[in-house]
Amino acid sequence: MIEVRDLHKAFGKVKAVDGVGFSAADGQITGLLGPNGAGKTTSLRMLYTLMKPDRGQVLVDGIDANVDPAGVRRRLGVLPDSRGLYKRLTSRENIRYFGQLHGMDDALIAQRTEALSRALEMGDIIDRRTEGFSQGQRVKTAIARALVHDPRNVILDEPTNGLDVMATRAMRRFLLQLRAEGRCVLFSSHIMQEVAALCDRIVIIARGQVVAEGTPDELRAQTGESNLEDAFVKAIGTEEGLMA
Ligand SMILES: Nc1ncnc2c1ncn2[C@@H]1O[C@H](COP(=O)(O)OP(=O)(O)OP(=O)(O)O)[C@@H](O)[C@H]1O
Repeated sequence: MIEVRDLHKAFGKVKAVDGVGFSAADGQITGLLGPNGAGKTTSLRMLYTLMKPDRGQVLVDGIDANVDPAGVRRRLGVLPDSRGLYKRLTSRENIRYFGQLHGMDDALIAQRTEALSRALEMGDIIDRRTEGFSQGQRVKTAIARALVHDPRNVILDEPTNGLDVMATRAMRRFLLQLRAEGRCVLFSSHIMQEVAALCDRIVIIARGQVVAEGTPDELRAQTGESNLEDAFVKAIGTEEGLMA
C-alpha cells in the first residue's frame, strides 16, 4: 500500500510537483498518467526515496519515508527511469548482486532468480553478459533485479518505454501476475492506451498536480465522456505530450 500526501518539489522556478496526493492499494494496478514533463518521474523519485520532497509525506505499508527511508526501500521494488546495469556482469550476476545488497543468502537469491527468470521468460539471456542487450532484455533484467527481495510494492517508471509489441504484451502479463499475487503495483506512463489496458485505478497528473483520479468508469463519469481517451484529454486540458 502506497500513500502520497501533498508532495512538493521545485527546481528553481519550475514547480515540478505541486501538491500531489494519491494512494495505490494492494492487489491493484495503479497508473500514473500524464504528459511529458507533468511531474511523474519526480513524484516517483520522491516516493522511492531517491529525492527528498520540499514538503509532503510518503507512506509505504504505513511506514513514513521521512522517518524510516530504509524500511520503505525494503518494501519497494523499483524500476527507475534509467535502467543502468553492470554490463560486465551477466543478467544472473546483476540480480545476485542486488540480492546480496538486500542481505539475502545465496539459496534464497537462487530461488528468487529462478522464479523471476521463468516469469519474465529470461532463460536465453540469464547467463549472458548484459553488454549489448536489447532494450527489452535490459528491462527484464532490471525488473528481476528490482524484485529479487520479493517486495510487496512495485514501482515502475515507464516500464514499456522502447519495447516492441510482443515485449509490451509480455510486460502487461507480468504486471497482471504481480497484481494476482496481491502486490501493490504503481507505474507511470504517458500512453493512455497502456494505462487503460491495465489499470484498476488511474491518477492523472498534469503540471505537477493530480487533475483527476479514479477507476476508468469513474473517470468517464467525472468528465462526462464515454470514451476514456476523450476523458483523459478533457482532464488534462490538452492533447499535447500524451500520445505515444
Ligand atoms: N533534476 C532536475 N532539475 C531541473 N528540473 C527538473 C529536474 N527533474 C525534473 N525537472 C523538471 O520538472 C518537470 C517535471 O519533470 P518529470 O521528469 O517529473 O516529468 P515526467 O512527467 O516524468 O515527464 P516524462 O513523461 O517526459 O518523463 C519538468 O519541467 C522537468 O524539466
